[in-house]
Amino acid sequence: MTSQNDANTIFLTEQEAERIRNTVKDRLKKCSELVGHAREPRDSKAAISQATGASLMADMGGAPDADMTQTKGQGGTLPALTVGQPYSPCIVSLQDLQPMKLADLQMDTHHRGRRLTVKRASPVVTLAARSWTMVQDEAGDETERLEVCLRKSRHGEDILESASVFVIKEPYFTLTDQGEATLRIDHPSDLIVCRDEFANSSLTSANEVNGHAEDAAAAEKIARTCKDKGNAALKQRDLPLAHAKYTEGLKVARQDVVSYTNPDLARDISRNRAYVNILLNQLDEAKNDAKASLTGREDQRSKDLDSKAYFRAGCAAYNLGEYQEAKGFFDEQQKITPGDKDASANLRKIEVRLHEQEAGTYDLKKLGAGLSRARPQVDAASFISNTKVRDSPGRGRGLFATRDIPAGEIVMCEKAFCVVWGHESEALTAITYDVRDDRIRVSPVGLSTSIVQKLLSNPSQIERVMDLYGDYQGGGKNVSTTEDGPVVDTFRVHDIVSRNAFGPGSQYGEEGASNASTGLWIWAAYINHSCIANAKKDFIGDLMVLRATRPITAGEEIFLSYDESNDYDARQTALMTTWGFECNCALCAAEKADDPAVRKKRRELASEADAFVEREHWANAKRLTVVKAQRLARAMDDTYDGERYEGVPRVATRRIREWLAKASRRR
Ligand SMILES: C[S@@+](CC[C@H](N)C(=O)[O-])C[C@H]1O[C@@H](n2cnc3c(N)ncnc32)[C@H](O)[C@@H]1O
Repeated sequence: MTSQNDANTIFLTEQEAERIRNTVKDRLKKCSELVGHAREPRDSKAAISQATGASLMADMGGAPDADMTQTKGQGGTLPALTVGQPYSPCIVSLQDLQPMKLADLQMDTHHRGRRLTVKRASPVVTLAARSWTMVQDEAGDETERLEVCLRKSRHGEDILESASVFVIKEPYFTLTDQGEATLRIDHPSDLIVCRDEFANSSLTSANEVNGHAEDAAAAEKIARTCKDKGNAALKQRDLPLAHAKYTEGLKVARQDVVSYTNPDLARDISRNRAYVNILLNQLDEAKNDAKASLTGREDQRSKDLDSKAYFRAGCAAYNLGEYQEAKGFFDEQQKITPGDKDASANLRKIEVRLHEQEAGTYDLKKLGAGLSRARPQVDAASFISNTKVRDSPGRGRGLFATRDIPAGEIVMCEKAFCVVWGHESEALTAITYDVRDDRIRVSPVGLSTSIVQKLLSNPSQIERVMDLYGDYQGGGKNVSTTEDGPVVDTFRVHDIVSRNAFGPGSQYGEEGASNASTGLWIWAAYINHSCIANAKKDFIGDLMVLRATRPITAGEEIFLSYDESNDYDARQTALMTTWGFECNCALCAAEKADDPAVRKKRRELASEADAFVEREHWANAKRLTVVKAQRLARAMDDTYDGERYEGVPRVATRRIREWLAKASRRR
């Protein structure tokens, strides 16, 4: 992530850092000693009462969250999370997994090829970044702890609170940092949530339908009931329930036995589910549902229904940023219902988006004026056609100009794939200790969670995100869906966020390190770093606007400066800690060859210059003050070797030189 400014920096006390490291190392040691050992049965009563107490405490705001870490600076208290050894999510469909029981669990083991059905047996303990509860298997004779990391579901509710029956795919049984045995879910797709009302689902009876007329009528009735329940839930604004009911109804209505006699039932449910999907931001399914609901008939009622369907498909495509496709849908809508005002309004909006996308011309003032805390996102298209991705030797892939770009002109503009603003409830920063490189970092965990959820809701986007650079490449199998739904590897998302996220700055009020806004811009994520960058980014809401800071020729690589510190050592440390590389641009090469004592002297003079600039305003500077500034600038210049710094900027002198330029212009 782009570095925070000083006011936002989080400092851990040495004791805290040590405590985090030791806790994790102790846990890993215990885990390695226990691998494959049989699980020790729990005393059910005691376990449930322990969870009930902890849940009460958590609800009252006094949760004994042993994972909270005290920080100095603006961070306050933050959750501390371990980034352990990554493992892949389950990519096998539920029906191909063998059932197991709690009693079969082995310590610190991924039970590959197995599935475990459990029911919740205690209240849920909701902590900042995770939640846990006690569960029992179907017979109720064994009790175990179940913990979910990234605890919120796609619909924003706590996953464990959302139901009482769960199926765990390939259960991972391990220890908490406090050494307590637990089932642990890292990938949301490894936990199948069975809503209570569906446990004894009418689907079972529908599945048994075998083609007799009376069975067909029974199946149709079931589908109709589901549709009605979905409509009722929608009226109550219970969108997850409405979605679940429509989905259940569709499963039945799409069976031959129903669709043969009443094909419109599946169409009606699909059209309704398309609407709910748009509200839930599940745009892939919204688009498919809307298309599946089309009748293609010519009578007025059918035309009205198809007009609605085209409208929904158009909205889904528009919100996915697929403007050409959206145009196609709204054109169709206009064709069958010519007077429709929504269709023409949307077509006008799309014309603007397509122009932005093709020509890179934006009304940036207007876009900025429409922003507020309640509406932090702009309605704009991305413009990326001046650039392309290709190999950048020594740096992986990079972004290159496809034409000459004059200084000050837009290189590219990009709408964020996902942003979590500091003022939103999703914003969550955590201290993460990564066992792979022994480093402690500040991680935008809320952004990772939102990205995982967005991908689960819109699987068509999984490939684009997973193509980004991350240290962990996954298990080598790029499976993004099974029969049970989309699969997203949260460890990969975490690593991608660590190396590719940007901060759009505090556009909507005060932010500290614990609630800094962060986001992912997929195309901009291909831009490599140079301390002597040729582009600079700015944000209007979630639109990143990248401009050339000097003329860029076609074929040249675009560079941003990930860290703008003037000090070589501070810069290298930040680049290594946050992005995992050592910069060898011309500036770093020149500075690296400086004697450390010279660098130290330059650093001291730079601090002096900073203090001077803060203290003395150039507008009222007296002659003596100007002379003092000139002396300081000269002293800094003397720390540079003229030959080695030929053509290389003397970045430490920048501030004082700018001050001098302004002061002398005034005279
Ligand atoms: C935001 S991504 C940039 C795109 C990336 N190169 C790729 O192949 O997808 C950041 C990562 O690119 C690499 N990188 C960026 N600038 C670099 C540089 N100047 N030298 C070496 N590696 C660099 C580092 O691995 C860093 O973590």
